[in-house]
Amino acid sequence: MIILSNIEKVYQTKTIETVALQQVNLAVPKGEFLSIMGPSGCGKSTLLNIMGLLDEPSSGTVSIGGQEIRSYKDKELAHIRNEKIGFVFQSYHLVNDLSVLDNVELPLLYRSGVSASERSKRAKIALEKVGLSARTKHFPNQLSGGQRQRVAIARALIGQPEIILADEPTGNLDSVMGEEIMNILLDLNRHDGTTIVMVTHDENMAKKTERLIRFFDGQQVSDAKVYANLQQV
Ligand SMILES: Nc1ncnc2c1ncn2[C@@H]1O[C@H](COP(=O)(O)OP(=O)(O)OP(=O)(O)O)[C@@H](O)[C@H]1O
Repeated sequence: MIILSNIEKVYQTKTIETVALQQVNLAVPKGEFLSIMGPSGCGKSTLLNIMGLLDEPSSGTVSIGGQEIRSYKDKELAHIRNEKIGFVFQSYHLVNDLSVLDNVELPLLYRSGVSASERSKRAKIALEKVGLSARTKHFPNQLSGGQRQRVAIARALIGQPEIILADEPTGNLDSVMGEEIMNILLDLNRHDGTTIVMVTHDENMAKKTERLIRFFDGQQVSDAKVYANLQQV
């Protein structure tokens, strides 16, 4: 469960103050697949970064899995992120000079008590889950966009996170590859019970999720269950 209470985010530079989010109250129950839509600049990525503890709100509180986050030190935040949250970004954020297998293993490098052989075993399982077992020794620039995103998803799920935060995961992909990525995310949600919050500009992708909220100018303007999908779940 993710709970955001009275979140406000103001970016302050010397000359300009930008209110990116105001009065955001949002609860994402465990196991939900939520999508967030809204025009460019309305605060979607800011919201996702705050949920993922990558950024701090100017005011308001964030609670993840029953744990309220209050002025934690960077190290503690990194620990919670590493244990509970997997991230997927539009531009994949893979390390180009590491192999596919090494990219996927990365989150486990920061966990104590995971041996090299365990890391490799779990990375192979994660890659199998996204259908990329045959590409472990490739490098990111030898893969298609859809394959790169699948590597990024394998990396996000190797730590068995409760939550996956995906910022326009299909934004750089054509519709066929976008569908493939979406099916992997739907499968993770439905079969593994992973909570997923996805920012998207694509109505068709959002319609496949359970709940859709819309933002405008830093505020939530609608919140709806996607009933067609509730029946399939
Ligand atoms: N680091 C920053 N410093 C100053 N202003 C920022 C910063 N990051 C974001 N903003 C501003 O905050 C607002 C919200 O930005 P955000 O990136 O969250 O929007 P978005 O809805 O994700 O947009 P897009 O769909 O284009 O990715 C925008 O007006 C943006 O200019």
